[in-house]
Amino acid sequence: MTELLTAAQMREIEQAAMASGEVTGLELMERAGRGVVDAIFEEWSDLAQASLSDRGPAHQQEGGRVPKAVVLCGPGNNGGDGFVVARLLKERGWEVHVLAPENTTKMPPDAATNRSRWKEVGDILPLNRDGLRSARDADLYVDAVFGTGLTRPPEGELAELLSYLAGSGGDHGYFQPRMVAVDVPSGLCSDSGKVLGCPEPEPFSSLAPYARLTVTFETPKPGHFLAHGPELCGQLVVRDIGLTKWRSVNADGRGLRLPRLQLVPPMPNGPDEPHVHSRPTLRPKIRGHKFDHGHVLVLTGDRWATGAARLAARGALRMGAGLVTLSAPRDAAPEVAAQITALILRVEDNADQLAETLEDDRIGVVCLGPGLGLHARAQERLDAVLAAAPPPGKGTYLGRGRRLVLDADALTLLSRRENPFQGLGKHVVLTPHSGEFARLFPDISARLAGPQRPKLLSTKDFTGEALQEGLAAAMAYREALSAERGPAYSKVDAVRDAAKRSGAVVLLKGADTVVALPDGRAWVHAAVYDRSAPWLATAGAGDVLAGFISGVMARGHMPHEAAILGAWLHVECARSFGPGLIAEDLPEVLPSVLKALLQP
Ligand SMILES: NC(=O)C1=CN([C@@H]2O[C@H](COP(=O)(O)OP(=O)(O)OC[C@H]3O[C@@H](n4cnc5c(N)ncnc54)[C@H](OP(=O)(O)O)[C@@H]3O)[C@@H](O)[C@H]2O)[C@@H](O)CC1
Ligand SMILES: Nc1ncnc2c1ncn2[C@@H]1O[C@H](COP(=O)(O)OP(=O)(O)O)[C@@H](O)[C@H]1O
Ligand SMILES: [K+]
Repeated sequence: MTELLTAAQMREIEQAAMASGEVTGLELMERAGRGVVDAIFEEWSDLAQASLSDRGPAHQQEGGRVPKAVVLCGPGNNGGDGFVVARLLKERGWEVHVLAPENTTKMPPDAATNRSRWKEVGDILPLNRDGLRSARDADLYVDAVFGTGLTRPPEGELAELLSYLAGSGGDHGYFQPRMVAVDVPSGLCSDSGKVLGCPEPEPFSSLAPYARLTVTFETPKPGHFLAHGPELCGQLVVRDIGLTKWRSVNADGRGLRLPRLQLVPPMPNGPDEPHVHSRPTLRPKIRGHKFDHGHVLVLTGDRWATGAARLAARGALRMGAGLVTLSAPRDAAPEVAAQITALILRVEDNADQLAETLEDDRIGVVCLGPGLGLHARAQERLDAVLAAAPPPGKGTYLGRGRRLVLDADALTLLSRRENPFQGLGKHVVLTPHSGEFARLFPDISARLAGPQRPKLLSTKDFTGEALQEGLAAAMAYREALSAERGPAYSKVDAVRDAAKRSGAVVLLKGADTVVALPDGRAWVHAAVYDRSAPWLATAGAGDVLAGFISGVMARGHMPHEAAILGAWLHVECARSFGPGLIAEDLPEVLPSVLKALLQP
């Protein structure tokens, strides 16, 4: 399991560790700085070779080049880590230039101690563009300006320096220096992956990645996987700083910290663990007849609009559901029949007939939404399904209750109901993309999106009232951006709020997919770094995901487990197929992905 810790949780754990008397803040800072240096040398063996401490002066006498580092230290403990890195590199014979703020009155004590230690061996340049100009052409740049303590958008000289480093200043973006971010690239909110004060959808600069390597401590943070985080972090490395013992307790040293946020699939923490992802597990299909492996009913749309539901149905069948039936309006039935073989077709004349079909309590999972349509008949079908899905314990389907996956048009239909969430519960998985999410949860979506860029004025607006209004909107937008405060409202916060409000399991799609339960438990499934799968951005991929989740539920997994496993297998399939992927390929490649999972 890999837990993702917010800045507040990290501080709480650090406090608990220090309060125990077993470790000091200074020791933690030393471990953090050492972790960064070790990670740098593991990433770039040429730098390790060039810097062997015993080769320092002798190496120079032989005419060898001494490697050069520029370390940017901010006003807090992130800067403190930077001073440790600077000292350790200097000890290894490097030429080190440190840039740091001149005013240290508010500097936390451990950072101040490390600043003083550095001052015994080196100078400090101002933390601005002038300071950087006097320390050019380094082999390595270390960004220790802000870490988890970012509270507001950087301004003035610091903003200028950071945006220069991020590439918008010119040459950096092209020659891509070896830039190492300590904990997070400065300016990135570690809870949300947002860049504070930066207009969406642009990250800090359009020239990503900002860092080539990001070294974080103890566990990764949500912001490394959400929103712009993966674009800016480069390669992500997690270094153990010995806080495990305090990770699972509250600040008072007792009990489990809840609710938890986990990364799927987990990633290794320590440098000694093999760099493989341990895998979530799908229940094996051992014995029993087809009904023991679950019966999924997928509702198709009307004539000419059945493809999406067929994709979902095939996904569910390939996932190992014992039986998958497509329920089609009569006019759509010939089209469906012409396309399917192993799938079963049931013809419906109206919603009452669908209700009759749903009396069969062997139908454990119903999936609807892909291609369903937004007309009154579609609404009646949705109502029939919701009415025939009593919550667990009310009798149907082996006492588990019938489970539902509501996707695509079913979500838009929900949003049009007077009470959108009536009849939902933990037996329902909602799988919106961001547009559907905004329809269902407009206020939550607006909060997640942050200040909205006003529309551009056209030349006809360049007079009188329209111009005044346009300028006022632009000013208000600038002010709203600069008023942003960290930690920012994240996709995890948004999905948790949506799950709580709807009472259902919510999966919000994207390269950073988030799943949350109404009780606050949440998971981030991120197709980023070495698990990126950009080929999934193809029409119909979401329909297959709805089918995958239905198939996993049919195999007896809880709805939230099915959402997580479905999202994970979806990405595994895309990665296994690679470029050229179309939605139809996803169910077809699933058997080989599942087979590989069975191998030890
Ligand atoms: N927790 C742990 O277990 C461990 C943590 N460790 C390290 O500590 C880091 C967290 O340190 P931190 O809390 O001191 O915060 P940090 O990121 O240095 O920034 C705070 C300073 O920046 C300032 N500031 C903020 N925004 C600003 C802005 N826009 N413009 C200007 N100033 C701004 C803010 O000022 P203030 O808001 O108080 O006015 C304050 O002075 C963490 O990332 C990791 O590297 C490790 O040593 C090992 C163990
Ligand atoms: N860049 C990406 N990386 C990983 N997954 C992605 C990416 N873009 C889209 N996806 C995934 O592809 C699917 C697209 O679903 P959706 O937006 O509903 O499309 P459609 O309605 O065309 O099927 C979602 O599961 C989403 O998480
Ligand atoms: K940093």
